[in-house]
Amino acid sequence: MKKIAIIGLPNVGKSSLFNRIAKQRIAITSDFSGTTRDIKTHKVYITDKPCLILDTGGLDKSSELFLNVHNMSMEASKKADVIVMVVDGKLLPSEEEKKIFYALQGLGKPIALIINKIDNDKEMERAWEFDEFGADHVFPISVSHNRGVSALLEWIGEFLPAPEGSPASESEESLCDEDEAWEEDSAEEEEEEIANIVEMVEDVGNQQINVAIIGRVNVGKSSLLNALVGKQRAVVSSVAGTTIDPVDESIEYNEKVINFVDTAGLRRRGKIEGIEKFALMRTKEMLERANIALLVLDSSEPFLELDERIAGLVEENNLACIIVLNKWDEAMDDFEKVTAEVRHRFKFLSYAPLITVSAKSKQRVSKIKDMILSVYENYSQHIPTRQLNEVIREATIRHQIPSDHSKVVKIYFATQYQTKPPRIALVMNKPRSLHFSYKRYLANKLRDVFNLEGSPILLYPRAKGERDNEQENSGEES
Ligand SMILES: Nc1nc2c(ncn2[C@@H]2O[C@H](COP(=O)(O)OP(=O)(O)OP(=O)(O)O)[C@@H](O)[C@H]2O)c(=O)[nH]1
Ligand SMILES: Nc1nc2c(ncn2[C@@H]2O[C@H](COP(=O)(O)OP(=O)(O)OP(=O)(O)O)[C@@H](O)[C@H]2O)c(=O)[nH]1
Repeated sequence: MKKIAIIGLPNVGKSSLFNRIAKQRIAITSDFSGTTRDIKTHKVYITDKPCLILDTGGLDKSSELFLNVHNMSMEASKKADVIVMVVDGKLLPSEEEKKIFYALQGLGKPIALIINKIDNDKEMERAWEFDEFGADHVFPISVSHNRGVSALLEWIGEFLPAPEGSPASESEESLCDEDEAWEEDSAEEEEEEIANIVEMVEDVGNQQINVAIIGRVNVGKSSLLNALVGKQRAVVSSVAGTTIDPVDESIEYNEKVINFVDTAGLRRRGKIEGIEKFALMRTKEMLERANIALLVLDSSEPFLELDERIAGLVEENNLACIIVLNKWDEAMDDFEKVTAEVRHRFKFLSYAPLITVSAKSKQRVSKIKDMILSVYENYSQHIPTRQLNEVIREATIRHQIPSDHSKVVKIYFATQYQTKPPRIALVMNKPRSLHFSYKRYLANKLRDVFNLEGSPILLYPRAKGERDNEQENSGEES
C-alpha cells in the first residue's frame, strides 16, 4: 500500500487535513501547538484507492523535545511514497519551513506544498508569498472551509494504484472462492503486507518512550520521579500551559528519549491525589498516553486493594509494565516473602519484571532506566512471521487444539499485525472455538522462545479475511 506523509510545523492544520481525508475524527485537533506528538497512521481511501496516511507531529526545532519530532517527520518522509508539506497561509513563510521543504525535495519523491487556511478568495493573495519555495505542485486550500481539498486529493490519487476488487479482480475472486489453498495464500500475503507496514510505521515512532509513574498516594511516586530525572530535569513541556493540563518531562538516556507523562500531578504541592476517584481518573488519562507503566508499590507497609485496582488499569490498557517496590530501605519483609506476595496479588502482571529500590537514597533507581529500554524493546518487537508460525505449529503438535463438538479446530497461520504491544492474529477455521486456556498456552510458548519480558502479548483468533475486529474478538492477555 502506498504511504502518504503529512508534514508541517505545529498548528498548520495537519491533523485537520488528516481528519478531513479520513472523514472522521481520529487525530485530535487543537489550538495549542504540538499536540500531535506521535505519528498517527490510518488506512484511508483517496479517490477510492486505499493508502496509508502518516500524520506526523510538528516540525519545530526550537525546543529539545521537538527535535525528536523533527527527526520523526524526516524519517516518515523517507518511508513515504508521496509527501505533502502543509504551511499556514495566515502566516508569512518561514526560513525554517523553506529549509525543511528543500530537504524533503531532496528525497526525490512526489511532493506538494499545501498552503492551508486560505479560507476565501481574498486570502488567495497570501498564497503568492509562498512562490519563493519554488514548489512544482502548490495547493492553496482551506481545510476548515473545505476549499481546494479535492484537487489535492486528486493529485495524490494519481500516485495510487487501481484499487483491489476492481471489476477484473472480482470475477477472478468468485472463480477461486472454493479454492482454499488460493485463499490462504492471498490472505497470508495480505496479512504479511499489513504486518510490514505496521513494522515500518512503528519503527518511525520508536524514538520516544512514554512512561507513566503510577501508584496510590504516598508510595513515593514524586520521589521516584525526582530520582529518575535528577539534575537532568531539562525539558519540561507544557501542552497547554494551564495548571490542570498535562506536563511531560523528558530525559535522554542511551540515545533514547524517555518521556514521563503528566508529571504535573506528581510535582504539585498539596497533592490532589487524595481523592481516590480522581486519582484513578488521572491515572487512566496518564496510561492512555503511555507505553510503559512504572507501578510503584510501598514495600514498607501491606499492599492495599487500591494497589490492585491501579495495577488492573495497566492490564486494561495493554501496557508494558515494571513493578517498582519502593521504600526498600524500610521493607517489611525479606525479598522472597515480598516478591511472593506481589506475584500472588498481581498475578495478571506476571509478565512484569520487578525491582526493589529506594527513591529516598536513590539505591538502584538508575537500573530502572535500563529496564525501561529493554522492556520497550520487547514491547515494540516484530516477530518474523516464519519463526512465529514455527513456534505455533510446534505448540499445536505437542498439544492438539481441543476439537469443538468433534469438529477439528485448525490454525492456518499466525501473523503479527501490530507492535506496542505485539498483537498476533491467529487465522483459523473456527476462531470462536479456541478456548482461552489454549490461547494462554500458546502465549506462554511464545514467551519461552521470544523475549517478551515486561510486555503483554495479545492473540486474536480470526477467520480468513476477517480483520480489525479485536474488540469483539476477545484478545487474550498473557
Ligand atoms: N482558519 C483556518 N483554520 C484552520 C484551518 N485548518 C485548520 N485550522 C485550525 O488550525 C489549528 C491547528 O490545526 P491542527 O490540525 O491541530 O494542526 P496541526 O498541524 O496538526 O498541529 P500540531 O498537532 O500542533 O502539529 C486548529 O485550531 C484548526 O481549527 C483552515 O483551513 N482555516
Ligand atoms: N523510607 C523511604 N521513604 C520514602 C522513599 N520514597 C519516598 N519516601 C517518602 O514517602 C513519602 C511520600 O513520598 P512522595 O514521593 O511524596 O509520594 P507520592 O506517591 O508522590 O505521594 P502522592 O503524590 O501524595 O501520591 C515522603 O515522606 C517520602 O520522603 C523511600 O525510598 N524510602
